[in-house]
Amino acid sequence: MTPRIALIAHDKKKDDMIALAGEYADFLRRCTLTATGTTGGRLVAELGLPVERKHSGPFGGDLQIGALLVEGQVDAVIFLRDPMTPQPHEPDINALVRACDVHNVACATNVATAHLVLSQLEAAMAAA
Ligand SMILES: O=C(CO)COP(=O)(O)O
Repeated sequence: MTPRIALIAHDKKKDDMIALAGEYADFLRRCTLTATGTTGGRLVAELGLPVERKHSGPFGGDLQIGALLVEGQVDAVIFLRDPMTPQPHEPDINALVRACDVHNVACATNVATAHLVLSQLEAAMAAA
């Protein structure tokens, strides 16, 4: 089955997301990708990844991805959060991470964990 992956990064983590996605670009190109608005815009513009873009996070994008996840349409979330900057939509962020826990969906909130999740999904695809 094609992995369905959500990619989200706060502003100060967007360069990390681009670097991470660049490393896995060949794999991610074969996945079904969704992203919040600005993150998705950069993934499309800088890496040419096929991303379905939702609204920007502060305008409900995290909630849109959370709703998809609740409907069983997301297999893993890469959510590079900025732990040092207050976000106006903190409740939305918490709701998305909580939805991952409620529905037992893998949720990587830092680059180290994201590598583990993506490399595992890539290996599983190669073995299939
Ligand atoms: O705010 C975000 C996640 O909480 C990310 O939204 P953008 O990708 O639109 O910047």
